[in-house]
Amino acid sequence: MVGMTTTAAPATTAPVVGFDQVTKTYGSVRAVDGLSLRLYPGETVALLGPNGAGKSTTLDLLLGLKPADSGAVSLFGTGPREAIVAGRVGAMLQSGGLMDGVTVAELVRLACSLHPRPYPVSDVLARAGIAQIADRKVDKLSGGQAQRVRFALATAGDSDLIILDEPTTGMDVTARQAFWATMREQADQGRTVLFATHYLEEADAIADRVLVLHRGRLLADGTAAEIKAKAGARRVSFDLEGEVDETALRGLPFLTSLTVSNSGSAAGSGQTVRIQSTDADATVHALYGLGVYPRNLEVAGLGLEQAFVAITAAEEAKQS
Ligand SMILES: Nc1ncnc2c1ncn2[C@@H]1O[C@H](COP(=O)(O)OP(=O)(O)OP(=O)(O)O)[C@@H](O)[C@H]1O
Repeated sequence: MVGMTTTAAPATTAPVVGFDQVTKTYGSVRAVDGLSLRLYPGETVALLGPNGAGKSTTLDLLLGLKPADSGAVSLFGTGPREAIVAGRVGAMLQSGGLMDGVTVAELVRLACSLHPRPYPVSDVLARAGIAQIADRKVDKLSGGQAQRVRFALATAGDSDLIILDEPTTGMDVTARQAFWATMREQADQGRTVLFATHYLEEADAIADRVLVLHRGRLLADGTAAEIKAKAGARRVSFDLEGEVDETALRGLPFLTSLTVSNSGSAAGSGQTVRIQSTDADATVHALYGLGVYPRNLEVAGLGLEQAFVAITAAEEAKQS
């Protein structure tokens, strides 16, 4: 694990969320497996993991929607139920939650009336970008509009912790940008935002802390930069003219992946080679040893998506 001490608030700050050795099983599946973690005020935390990694189960445990088999879950030093009744948590889950037959405004009004510290209904509608569809029945909404309504329900009042499960799925680009701008405001005001996502570019851009779950366990915990560094590989790309000897390239030392594609150059015969290497210096040195002349050579760190794939693939390989 990386970065446990770099992103967390000082040890004197009381955690917003505490998981201590939490396990949840479904039959033989360990959806959450001895998970321990702390989240602190003002953190924006992305929860990443492949399908079935345990992200939704973790959020359900956090919200008290499912009981843990063992271990302890705490919110603001109390149990999830007490924290939710006190209005300290706003949540936007993947599906469900929209009552058929009522209008958007009616549903938002209901959510506001249930919150101990509600915002004005008109503000909630405007912030979620749904004022113009306020009179529409919620069962007549598009997928993206329904997501905006869920977002409105999660921000109906002044909560200290906002939990979002794949919040931008189905939203168009404009809605996504507006959504994250609002979430940034919420975090800047000291709220903790925890979101599960499959959009790694969102995690990279938004989160100041990234958790990588795999088979119910925490594989990595740190800033996006730390996660990228943890993957321990770099990207090398270059163009080659003429026929490319892929077998020779595959023999390069420290190579973890290789793709060759047409470079689309006007000359027509060029190929672009993209490599991942755990020792880029040694790989490039050996590349020149092959007697080729690479053009446009670039060496860069991994993106968060590539780092995520590398970390989870390495774990899969270890376990198989
Ligand atoms: N109600 C349930 N009954 C049985 N198994 C379940 C149940 N809910 C989840 N699981 C299993 O627990 C594991 C974790 O599921 P979970 O939904 O938490 O993962 P996830 O990381 O949110 O996945 P995804 O990215 O696909 O949404 C999976 O193997 C899943 O099949």
